[in-house]
Amino acid sequence: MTRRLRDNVAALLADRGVEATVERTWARLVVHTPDPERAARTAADAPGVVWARPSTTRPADPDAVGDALAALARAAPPVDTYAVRARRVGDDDDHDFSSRDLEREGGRVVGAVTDASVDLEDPDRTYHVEVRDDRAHVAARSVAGPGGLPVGTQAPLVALVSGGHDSPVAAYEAMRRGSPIRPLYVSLGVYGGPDHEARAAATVDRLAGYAPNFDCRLRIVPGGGIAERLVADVGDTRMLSWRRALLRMAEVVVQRTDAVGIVTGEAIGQKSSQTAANLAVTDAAVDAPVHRPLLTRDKDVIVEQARAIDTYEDSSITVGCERLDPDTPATGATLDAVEAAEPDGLLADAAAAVDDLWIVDE
Ligand SMILES: Nc1ncnc2c1ncn2[C@@H]1O[C@H](COP(=O)(O)OP(=O)(O)OP(=O)(O)O)[C@@H](O)[C@H]1O
Repeated sequence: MTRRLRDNVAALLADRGVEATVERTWARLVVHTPDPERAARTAADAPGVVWARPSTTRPADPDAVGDALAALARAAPPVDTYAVRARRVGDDDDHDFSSRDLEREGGRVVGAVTDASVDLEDPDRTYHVEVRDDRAHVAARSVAGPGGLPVGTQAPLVALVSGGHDSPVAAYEAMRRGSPIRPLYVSLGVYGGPDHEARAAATVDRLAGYAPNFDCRLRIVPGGGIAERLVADVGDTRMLSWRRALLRMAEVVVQRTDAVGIVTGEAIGQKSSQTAANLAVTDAAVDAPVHRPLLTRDKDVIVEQARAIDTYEDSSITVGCERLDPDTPATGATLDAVEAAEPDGLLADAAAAVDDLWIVDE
């Protein structure tokens, strides 16, 4: 896990032009860099990182730690309250001080050079001191990372990405739990158009930026012909058949790659095609597992996360297109009813369309 995380963080730093080398220690990564602030913000974008701290490194000695804390406290904008948290790892023989000693002495030093007072419950600023063997890392702030697991520690998943607000967030969640994603967009012909495809491509670009050392190129399957047939032949169950075609295409990509399942951005009841009953009908089109990380999330929470991972703007591109959905979409369809209304051989045609898949390689 830590080896993988080190490689991912190093790739992310290199991709964003941050000069750095990444050292793997027992339970931490130490990034050596001339720009700790930028390096910390960048590293905190890597799935698997819980926090990153722009730190100064000193010898593991209370006086040296005190000097570093004083320098940080003087340089940082004033706050009313603060706390010093220290952690010491290593043999007791290595250190003749405890973490409590570092906190007490560090607190005194910060108090002496600023007007702030100690608040251990809810401080405006927390100084962190981490002593490992002969080194002490001292920081005045911590940047929260996404947590989760390093990308590449789980098997890949095919992510159906439409480019709307939901599917990029769902794909990101799969990455955040360690799965590289193989993004798949199904073009809709006259029901989509270039803007629709550009929106999907832009959001996938953002996602790729979180794991630049993995293949996250957009795969596109032409689905315009199938969409036209469904509009011509199918009434209120049309969107269910469309979803079934999408899932079947994704399943073929799963079978042809090293992926082990499908991810979608669906949430219970968010759209007529996503009622609990309708999800059962769409799932029946495939044997591959369909993962829905957003299943129980409300839209405002999803949108908030889209902003946090920077896909919101791209997902908001206006896409003028013809309507694919019927006037009165079915909300409680049965599999029998959907199959009866579906054009013969729809799923086989969907599978065959994957032969024309192309990969966007910029
Ligand atoms: N053209 C497409 N290409 C690839 N996947 C798609 C496409 N359209 C829909 N999907 C997948 O099906 C899911 C449901 O699509 P739908 O348009 O009903 O819902 P949505 O909740 O608005 O999703 P999104 O916000 O991602 O567009 C999407 O989250 C996505 O995973």
